[in-house]
Amino acid sequence: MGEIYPGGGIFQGTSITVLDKNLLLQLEMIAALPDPVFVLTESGRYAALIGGRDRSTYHDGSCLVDFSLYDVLPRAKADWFLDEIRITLREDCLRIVEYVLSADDVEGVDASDGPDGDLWFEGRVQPMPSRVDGERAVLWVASNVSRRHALESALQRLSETDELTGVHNRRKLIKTLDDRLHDARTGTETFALLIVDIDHFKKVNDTWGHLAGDCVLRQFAQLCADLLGERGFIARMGGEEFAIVLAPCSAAQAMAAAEQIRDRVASQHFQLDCGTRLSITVSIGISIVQPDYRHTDDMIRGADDALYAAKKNGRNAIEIQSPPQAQSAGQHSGIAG
Ligand SMILES: Nc1nc2c(ncn2[C@@H]2O[C@H](COP(=O)(O)OP(=O)(O)OP(=O)(O)O)[C@@H](O)[C@H]2O)c(=O)[nH]1
Repeated sequence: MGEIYPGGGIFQGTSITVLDKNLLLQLEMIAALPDPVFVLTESGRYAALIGGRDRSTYHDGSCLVDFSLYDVLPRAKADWFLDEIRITLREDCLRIVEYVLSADDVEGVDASDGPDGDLWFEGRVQPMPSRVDGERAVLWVASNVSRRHALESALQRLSETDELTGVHNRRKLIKTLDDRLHDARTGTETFALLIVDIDHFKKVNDTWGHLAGDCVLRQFAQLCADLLGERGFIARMGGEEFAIVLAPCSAAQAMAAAEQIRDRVASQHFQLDCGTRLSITVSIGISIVQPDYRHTDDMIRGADDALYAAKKNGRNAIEIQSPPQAQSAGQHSGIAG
């Protein structure tokens, strides 16, 4: 003889046996799952969906069931999902993947009923123990990790940004040089490192104070960033020393860019908070990647040596480390030995 189920859920008031009770509890748990869980087959068909009830984090994906990935997603995204399904089935183990999707990417989903914009998901993808409608399949648990992703991106940006000037910091510079050096060694692309150092900066601090010095550093960084635009990467190495990476870049192009910066800085008036306008000059050392360079330090050492020569030559100057064919340019420039 059954009893009346007194629970508060969707089966309240139903007559059930004890065995049914456990089953119903499990069904209620499934119905209450906040994250959506898909069954996706090897051919890319949405075979089933449970959960995904939380409308603040997910859209209703129930309309996808029985459709193919290729019916509802842009082709490149559908290809990606299908690859992941097949890799998981081949490796026969749980895999964790991360991807971005917006409701607008998914045909049939009501974009207005759920969160806006690009959403980052963590997918936990697990092979199903048995076939589904004759096909191998995976269980795909999708968790919306957009908040965590935004936080990670913000932390990453912070860890790679110079606090005073807002340009990249030394950590990001080293990573960028490592990447460029790797590209140069595996391809044919040449690149240049310019170390740009403000001349007699101590005098600015001593005369106008440290805060005025900070103000000049900020304006200087902005000036370089504006001049370079998409062409170059700029980082503050420390103090009044900045690095610029140009890629791809020949020696002649590096000299031309350095000359543009040297010239523009010399003619610029830097405005202090007290109303004073002051002028500064810079010295620039350039290194061009060489076939025997194995490490980022080789690149930095080359530009440093060239910078030292530029300072020695009277400042407001540019020097380039060998290659021998490179010509120096600018008012006081020459070849660093
Ligand atoms: N305002 C300010 N000054 C800094 C900062 N970091 C380093 N400095 C100053 O930068 C100055 C660098 O001085 P030096 O290394 O002697 O070089 P310089 O006076 O520019 O002379 P040369 O490089 O030889 O032309 C020092 O006075 C440092 O205190 C900073 O974040 N803000």
